[in-house]
Amino acid sequence: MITIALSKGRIFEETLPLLAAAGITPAEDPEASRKLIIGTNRDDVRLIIVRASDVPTYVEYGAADLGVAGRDVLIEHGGAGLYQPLDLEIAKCRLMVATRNGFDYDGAVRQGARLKIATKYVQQAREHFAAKGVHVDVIKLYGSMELAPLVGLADAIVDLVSTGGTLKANDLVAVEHIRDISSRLVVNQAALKLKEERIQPMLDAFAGAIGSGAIGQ
Ligand SMILES: Nc1ncnc2c1ncn2[C@@H]1O[C@H](COP(=O)(O)OP(=O)(O)OP(=O)(O)O)[C@@H](O)[C@H]1O
Ligand SMILES: O=P(O)(O)OC[C@H]1O[C@H](OP(=O)(O)OP(=O)(O)O)[C@H](O)[C@@H]1O
Repeated sequence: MITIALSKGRIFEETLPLLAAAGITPAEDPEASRKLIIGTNRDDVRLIIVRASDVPTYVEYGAADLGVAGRDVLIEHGGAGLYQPLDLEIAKCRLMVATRNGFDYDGAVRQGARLKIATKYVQQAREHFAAKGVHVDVIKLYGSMELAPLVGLADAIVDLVSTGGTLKANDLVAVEHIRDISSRLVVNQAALKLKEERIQPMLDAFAGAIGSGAIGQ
């Protein structure tokens, strides 16, 4: 059995064309089902539905052979034991620093102020501000980061931005770009060795689909 770990929502949706290129069709829609193990048209392939940030853990420990995870998630996880052969060019967005509209971020940085930063991406926030020589207190959140500057929890957030619609709706502005994000295929290294005959053709099919334009944003 080959087990592929995916998260519900955009990763699942945007991985469907890749799976199709490898001849794999899920038997059910995870949005419509409460099942966490989903069969496919292939007896030897199944999908497991996990939180986006848990995908690297399932693959690292070999509970899944393959997975799809955002670069944001992979950097926070550390990527230990994971082979990352393909940038799938899906779920594209940017990791950014954002503040309330009108907050003088550049001034605060110039004056050497100690900034409170709310984020789910603690590791990347620490690295970003350390590299700039800015002192920060990082406050860990699990979602809705955009709220933090509005209620005085933080001076700035580090969060993902795609259309910019969420920032705009909350009167926030992006003030710094940290990195571009897309999702990658992650593979358990031991599984690749043991099941190479079945996994390698999947990697080849996925790789072919990326270049073909079969996969949208
Ligand atoms: N607005 C967006 N546009 C495009 N890609 C995004 C966007 N937001 C997140 N992503 C990417 O998609 C991945 C999955 O996002 P998703 O919203 O499904 O999970 P999550 O809510 O961030 O994770 P978790 O459930 O573990 O808290 C993220 O890790 C990121 O790489
Ligand atoms: O720039 P935009 O196009 O508005 O996208 C940005 C939003 O997308 C992500 O949230 P998501 O939609 O994944 O919600 P979640 O964090 O609650 O899963 C991210 O955390 C931002 O809030």
